[in-house]
Amino acid sequence: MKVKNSWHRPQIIVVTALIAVGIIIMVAIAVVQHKPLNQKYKYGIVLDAGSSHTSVYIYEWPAEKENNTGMVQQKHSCNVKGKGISSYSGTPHKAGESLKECMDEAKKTIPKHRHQETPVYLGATAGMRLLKMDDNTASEKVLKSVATSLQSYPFSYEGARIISGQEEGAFGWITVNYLSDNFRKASGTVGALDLGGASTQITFVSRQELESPDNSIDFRLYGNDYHLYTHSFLCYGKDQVLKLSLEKQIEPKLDMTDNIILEDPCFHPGYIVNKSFQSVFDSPCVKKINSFLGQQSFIHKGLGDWNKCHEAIKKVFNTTYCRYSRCSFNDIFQPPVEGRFGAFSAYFFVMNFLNLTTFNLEEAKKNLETYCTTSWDTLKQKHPKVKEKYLAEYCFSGTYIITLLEDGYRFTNETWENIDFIKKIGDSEAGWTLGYMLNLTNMIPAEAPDTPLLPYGGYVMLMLILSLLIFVFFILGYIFFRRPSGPTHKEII
Ligand SMILES: Nc1nc2c(ncn2[C@@H]2O[C@H](COP(=O)(O)OP(=O)(O)OP(=O)(O)O)[C@@H](O)[C@H]2O)c(=O)[nH]1
Ligand SMILES: [Ca+2]
Repeated sequence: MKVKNSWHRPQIIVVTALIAVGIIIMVAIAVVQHKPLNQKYKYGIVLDAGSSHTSVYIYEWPAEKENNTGMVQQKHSCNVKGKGISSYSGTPHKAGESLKECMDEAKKTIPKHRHQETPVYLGATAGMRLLKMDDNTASEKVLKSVATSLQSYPFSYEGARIISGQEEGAFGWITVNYLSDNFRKASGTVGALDLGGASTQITFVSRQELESPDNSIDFRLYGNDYHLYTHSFLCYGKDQVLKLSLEKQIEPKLDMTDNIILEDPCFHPGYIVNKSFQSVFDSPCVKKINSFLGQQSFIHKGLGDWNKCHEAIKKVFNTTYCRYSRCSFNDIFQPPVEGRFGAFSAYFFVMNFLNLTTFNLEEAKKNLETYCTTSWDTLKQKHPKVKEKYLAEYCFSGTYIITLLEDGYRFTNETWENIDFIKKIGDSEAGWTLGYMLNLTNMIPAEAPDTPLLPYGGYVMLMLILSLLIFVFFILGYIFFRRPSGPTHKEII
């Protein structure tokens, strides 16, 4: 009997090719089916109305992943020209006008079809807190003015308000930990140190019992509980502390009848500038002194003596009284600092300018001592492009930062090493604004969102590898089974 194999070589090739095409089509369908639709981005705008200036931040995130940590990033930022909104207390309508250039820029940056759904928030910090204390009506007028201005844009206006010091600290902490992806990794968290013009915040996770409820915040984020210590020191931003320090030096001289010459160890030798008393006493942070014996101004003269400057600055911290087991200063409870810290805003501007970000505490002090003795003329020649106001104040500001961290918050030579002076993480600036927006848009869920088993890229790769394997096995199988092991494979007789 002659059994004829009904499968001939060309037929097998055609069937193999058909199976291969089938697998490819299957993979293609699966890939297209699961591909995120053309990446659509959403946007949010936050205005940081600080005491010294206002910045507009635009954030961006993929529309389908808004609950995944690490997805929101800063797309753009704009510095509003001029001073902070609290400086418009006498001419409130100008506060709103001042935002125009940056808000027009926001209109250009965000695609038009997204304008209507883009939330815009304004948060004002210590400058407005101080104005509210000084003149509540004026602060309301300023807020009304910025609110009206923001409402004239095609975005979704979500409010303009003064945020509390606690919020400022907590949202700064959320920002740095969100950007470092610490919530998803459930690794340790980093503390946040923010130094502004009028206030300063310290926030970190503490394992100790928090003795004062005002300094305690609990969060549940992505399925983890966080027990935070936070405090905001109003009047301890670097501009207000400079006023405080000048006031402390001026006060004993107020009964002098001659011109008041203030010899300041925190300013450079050769620095000599006439300043108005008004510029020092125009804040609720310093004592109101009504009579200057007919004088309007004083002479501010630099000495360039770091040690004396350090001693003078220590005096702005009251460490004589503490009603808790432990205080930072001014009778404010603080547990010992724990873990790593990100120090941003003026901590970064100042320490970065002074090249002190990589030194240990003792080296930083030594370098700063040398810097402070540099003459004012030499410095101006060396840094012709730096704003004179900033340049004049770096010795003071650097000394304040070291004193605040060491004598205020009690960082030691060892724990100093845990401080990272940072401006940005990735493309996003460190500050309270991102955390504020994440919170208000509910983008930081208490429980971790369900995530697919594999990310999209991994899924595509797996499908490709599997189909390739099937294909290779098929070919190998074909070659193996067609190989004759006795009579020819064509015919068995
Ligand atoms: N050297 C330097 N100083 C800056 C720069 N930008 C701001 N400052 C100063 O650093 C201090 C803090 O600035 P910010 O962090 O913007 O303070 P703010 O948000 O206006 O103030 P708060 O409302 O207290 O947070 C202020 O004294 C500013 O004048 C900068 O680019 N370089
Ligand atoms: Ca600030």
